[in-house]
Amino acid sequence: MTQADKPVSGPFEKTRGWLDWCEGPSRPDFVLPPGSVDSHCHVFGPGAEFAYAPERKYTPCDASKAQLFALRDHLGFARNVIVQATCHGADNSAMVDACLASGGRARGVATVRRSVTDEALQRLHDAGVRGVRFNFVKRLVDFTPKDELMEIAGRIARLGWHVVIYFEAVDLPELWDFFTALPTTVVVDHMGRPDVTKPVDGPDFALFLKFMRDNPNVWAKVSGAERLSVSGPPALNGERRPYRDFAPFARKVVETFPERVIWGTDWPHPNLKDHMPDDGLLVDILPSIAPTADLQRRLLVDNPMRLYWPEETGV
Ligand SMILES: O=C(O)c1cc(C(=O)O)oc(=O)c1
Repeated sequence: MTQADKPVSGPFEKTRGWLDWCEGPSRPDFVLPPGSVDSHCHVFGPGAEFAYAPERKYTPCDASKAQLFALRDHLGFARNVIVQATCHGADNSAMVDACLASGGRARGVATVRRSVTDEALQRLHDAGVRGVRFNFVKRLVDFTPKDELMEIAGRIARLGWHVVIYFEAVDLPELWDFFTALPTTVVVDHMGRPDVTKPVDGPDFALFLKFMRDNPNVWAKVSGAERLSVSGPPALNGERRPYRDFAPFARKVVETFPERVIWGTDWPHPNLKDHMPDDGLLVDILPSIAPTADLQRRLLVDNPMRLYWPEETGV
């Protein structure tokens, strides 16, 4: 990457201490199964073209569609699922622009308000959007009333979309009744953010496993190692077994619910505080969370294809 390509925020001033995504990631040792999907990633701006939302809680460095697609090719992924980042609020233009430019190799997950029209939903669908994201992480978004979210869920269900939820593990009991009333497939971002310093077979994680066991419409993204890991070691400096504290949690979910798990890089990794992973090394954690070729294929190919490109799988 040349100096001219370095991540900036265009007309926007980045949040103090912002960590930019890793330039020149290594090539993974782990060879992804053919047709693998990076099922959780974002685009940021570029801010000069797609302004960041006035209500945003952070201002990132730019991370364009071209940079995302270059990473996809470098790591060996075939496709992306681009999740609307909170710094763009409910203006889905940057994500939609990336989906449209992908030649059918990206699907999207949008953020919409109650005021969204049926025509706007249809345009999102035509661009490749297949889900909406409901965010309950207080540092990222302002509160949206649950009746508004339930109304949106009812409308998008008719399009065959699903709901992606992002929340902190401690909030699961309070949100349980709302989540279990959702009328669609429900996909949990970053495994519901478990505290990985606690035992994997302890009561906290047991609640998340029960949530999945009792509700067969609930899927999990076993992603977020770089943000949930406490003791690391981080995916830096050639480390081939990073985030060893996170791996048992993800592996437990993958082995227990192999037909309802997906994974993504989370590039460009918003809001990391202490390090920015080398995405090539991050991919190398996959065999520790999905130890067999069969589990790897389900996690990276079969499951995301069923959710995002069902027309290609005959489902
Ligand atoms: O934990 C986070 O800070 C975070 C933020 C966002 C976003 O701002 O959309 O997305 C994620 O997947 C994770």
